[in-house]
Amino acid sequence: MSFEKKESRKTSASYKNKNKTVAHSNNQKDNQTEFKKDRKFSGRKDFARNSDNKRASFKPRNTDKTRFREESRLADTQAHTEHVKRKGFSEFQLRLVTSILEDVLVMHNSLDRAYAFWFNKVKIDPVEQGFLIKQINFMFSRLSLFAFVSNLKRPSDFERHVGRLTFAYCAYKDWPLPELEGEEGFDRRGLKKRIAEAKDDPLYNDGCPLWLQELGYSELKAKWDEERKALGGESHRYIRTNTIKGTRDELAHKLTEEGVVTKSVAGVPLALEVTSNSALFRTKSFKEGLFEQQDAGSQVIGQFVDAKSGERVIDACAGSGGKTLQLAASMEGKGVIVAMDTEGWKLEDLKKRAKRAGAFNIEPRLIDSTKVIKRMTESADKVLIDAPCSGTGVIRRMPDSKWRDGREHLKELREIQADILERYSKMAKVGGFVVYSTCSILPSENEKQIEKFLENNQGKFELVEDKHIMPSSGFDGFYMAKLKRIG
Ligand SMILES: C[S@@+](CC[C@H](N)C(=O)[O-])C[C@H]1O[C@@H](n2cnc3c(N)ncnc32)[C@H](O)[C@@H]1O
Repeated sequence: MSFEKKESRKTSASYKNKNKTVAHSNNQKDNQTEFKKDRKFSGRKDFARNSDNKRASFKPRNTDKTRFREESRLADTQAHTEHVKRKGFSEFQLRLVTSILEDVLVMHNSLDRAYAFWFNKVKIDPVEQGFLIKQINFMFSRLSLFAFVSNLKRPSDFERHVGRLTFAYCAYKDWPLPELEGEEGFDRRGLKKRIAEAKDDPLYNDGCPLWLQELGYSELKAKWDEERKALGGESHRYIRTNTIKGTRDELAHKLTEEGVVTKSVAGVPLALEVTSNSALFRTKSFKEGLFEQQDAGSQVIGQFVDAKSGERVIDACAGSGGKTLQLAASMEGKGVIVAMDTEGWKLEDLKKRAKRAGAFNIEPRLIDSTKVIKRMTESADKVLIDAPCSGTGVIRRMPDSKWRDGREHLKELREIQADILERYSKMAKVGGFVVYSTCSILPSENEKQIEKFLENNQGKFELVEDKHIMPSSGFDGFYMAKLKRIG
């Protein structure tokens, strides 16, 4: 390992700690050094970091502010997009985009964390924020294409030339090209030719790194091409109506009044697709708990569990409660749902979300030893095991995950899944049901796990039904299997 890499890992670790504070403290305070306002956009030089390799403070200049004010009047997404097409990114936008790219590619933070940090720090118009997120997601979803166009061969090269990636992105979109200083070695003349070549290559065009291509093909064979293409596309935004507080039509109406454009989703009765670039979490409807952001495919899992009033349900890998809240709503507040996880902070998040949603039949329970599970043997009518997985079904929504080799942890993940399924399924009563689900599209984490489990549990469980949702459907990719406990 080169010295350079070691160094960047080291800073990344201390950075992550700082981010944790950012993500979980309401009292954020930026006491870092000032952003050098007179810098030009110039690749590495432009990174919003100070000499200690930490994030610097970042303020729009007066000209940026004027432009924001002008642009924020363009509340209509289409008008805003047209405006940008003519003018390209503003200087402030470029610096912000570059800082976010750097956070992920150089500091190895997740894109979600980078968004949380920067958009909390730089409060901009919701339309503008939505627009920037769209552009950055697209850059990550086709990063290999932009790297090729930028003449960058290895991921370690991305780190030194983030500015080139943004430059290549503007060229790809046919937007005015920004200034690019300190990049004398960069061949700009061949740009158009390289863009055309990359568009012609299916792997570049779908933004698929080699590790993902090898993994996807080895697991899905001929079906992979279509899914690879879908995973390189743009993700849709879905919300779930909180039926504790109202109907889907009432929610759609309230959101329209708040300037959020939605449409209903066939086959998923509580889902609305959000088609405007609105900042959902700033709406009154969100603050009042009328909806939760949840992919439509994930909502199908909630439906599949079919939790009923008065039942005792266990959500064994509840996380921050995406599905728990859906199950609680479908139980209409009657019966109990025990929400379990090994991460206490996720259960704390869940408590806050449950309060906002008005869901009062949830009992959070931390799994801090194997006894917690044993004590609940044969206690539930339904057990949902939403197992930790590779997340290959949700890559489109988390495009930065393509740039970490997901094969490294796959073996360990499969072992955890098999172990969890074996032990946690015993919490179902005889006659009760277990739903095993993942947000993976790999058979080795899905149906193959179920096959092995049934082989080891003959006479105890039988398969009722299983379902795949593939990214080519437009939703995130999921797998779900319903098992009945018979002995
Ligand atoms: C796919 S996520 C769950 C997402 C959640 N159900 C939702 O809908 O938002 C998997 C969860 O399993 C948890 N987990 C990991 N190992 C576990 C274990 N041994 N037992 C229970 N939960 C575990 C993780 O902390 C993570 O929250």
